[in-house]
Amino acid sequence: MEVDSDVDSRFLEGTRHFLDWFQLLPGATFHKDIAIEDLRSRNAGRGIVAQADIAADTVLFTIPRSSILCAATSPLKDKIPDIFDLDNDNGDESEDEAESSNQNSWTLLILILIYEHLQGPSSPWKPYLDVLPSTFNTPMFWTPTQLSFLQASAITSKIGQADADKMIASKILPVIRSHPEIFFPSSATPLSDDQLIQLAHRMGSTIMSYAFDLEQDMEIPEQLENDDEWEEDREGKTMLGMVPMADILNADAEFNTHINHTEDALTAVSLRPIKKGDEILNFYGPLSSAELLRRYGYVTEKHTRWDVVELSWGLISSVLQSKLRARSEVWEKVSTLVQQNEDFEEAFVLERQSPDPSSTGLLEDPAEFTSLPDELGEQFKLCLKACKKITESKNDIAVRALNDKDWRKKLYLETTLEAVMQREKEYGTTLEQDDQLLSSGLPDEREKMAVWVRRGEKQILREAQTWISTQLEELRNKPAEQPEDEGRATKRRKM
Ligand SMILES: C[S@@+](CC[C@H](N)C(=O)[O-])C[C@H]1O[C@@H](n2cnc3c(N)ncnc32)[C@H](O)[C@@H]1O
Repeated sequence: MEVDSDVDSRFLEGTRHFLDWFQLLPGATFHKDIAIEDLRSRNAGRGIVAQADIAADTVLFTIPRSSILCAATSPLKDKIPDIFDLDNDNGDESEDEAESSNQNSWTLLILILIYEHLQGPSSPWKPYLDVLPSTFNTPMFWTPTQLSFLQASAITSKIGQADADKMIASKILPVIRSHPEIFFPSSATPLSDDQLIQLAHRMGSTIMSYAFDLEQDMEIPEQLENDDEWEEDREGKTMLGMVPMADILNADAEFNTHINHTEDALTAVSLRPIKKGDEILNFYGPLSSAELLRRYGYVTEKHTRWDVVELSWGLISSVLQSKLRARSEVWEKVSTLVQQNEDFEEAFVLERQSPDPSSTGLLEDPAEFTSLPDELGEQFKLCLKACKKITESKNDIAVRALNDKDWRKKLYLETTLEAVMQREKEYGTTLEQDDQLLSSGLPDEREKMAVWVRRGEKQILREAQTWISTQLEELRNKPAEQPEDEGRATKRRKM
């Protein structure tokens, strides 16, 4: 069995080799007042920490573009040029694209990473590859029990294991199997399909949590300079790349550093003064806890401001049906009409209004729940119109609601309030129980993150309930609208 001190010394050695390698790259810089530190005690792997006070606008490190591992620098471009003919510009693919053999920027980078990995010590990126992770905390790698801790969170339907398997089978394995002499150096033992599939998952997850979108002013390296087609092909397309050192930075919703993209290099620049001992932090974007977990395998308190919860139309529709006491035959017709609308939405996202961080990376304004989604209101209106069309009786509750603005609003608020309350019940525990679990100090990190995610979603549901109830209260207290003539008379009296 491996003793902890062996693991620690390999971890430290990996960091040292990587830093030595990085500092020798032509054009690379690394500020004397920063250091790569071991942050595993707080489940944050490696990170960069200030060793002295640092002024704002300081260049912390520089990564020459030639050291970025991407389509422009990979030797695979000369060995298998065909695969560089990209299908689309991102990893969100349709069913057909997942099965087509053409590459996209995502699958191409998986192939590039697998190729470099299989080259072993002869890869120029070896010291960098050695500090990339081989295990992940993203839900893609969780057991069914761990996944069950996420309860009714919509994240469970977005993990994408099956799509990833399909993509690997159609785009990764065939390329490697058709070019064994390129992927497997003579000294290496070829891998089985299962081993390759595992490796492809590992690289895909690495890209998800480490790769950068490279802006299109990327300088074309010398060997590709005369290749006109290359430049045309790349126009307007995202190029994903692995950026050594920039990806050692951890991140949070409040951060102190930005990665600038210039023609020859990427630079990490401090956005404000950084104190000695502070971690140098990047920003991965305004992501909810669930999305942060799905892509990066961690959660932070500050990201909860962007938490979201999904409310399905099915739930709203069934609450409305029972409020209107509509028979199922009638409701089926109403639902069919609603679904025929070209803007029909299956689910709506409830979220707070949450201002972005300031230009210095600080969160200055609070996040607040201030409205239901406009599209939900539109679809609700459309549903009432469908009711009117289908029901004959003029005394029907829906017809009445449609003709009276306040009635309509009241019905909308009461329906969404009930739907939000029912949505909360879809989770197996209450917000208060989750709070208790979190304060009891759950030993399993994955369970703790899952509880954090589902608790955040319940919190939004509670805020939505409060907001809707306030709106209903205001509506109830609103003075009844005066008839037209009376209004005019009042005005005249004031004159
Ligand atoms: C781009 S890497 C950052 C470097 C990484 N810590 C390492 O050791 O290689 C992104 C990964 O770092 C971790 N990470 C980033 N920010 C974090 C934070 N604020 N707290 C905990 N882990 C974090 C997550 O595992 C994430 O998937």
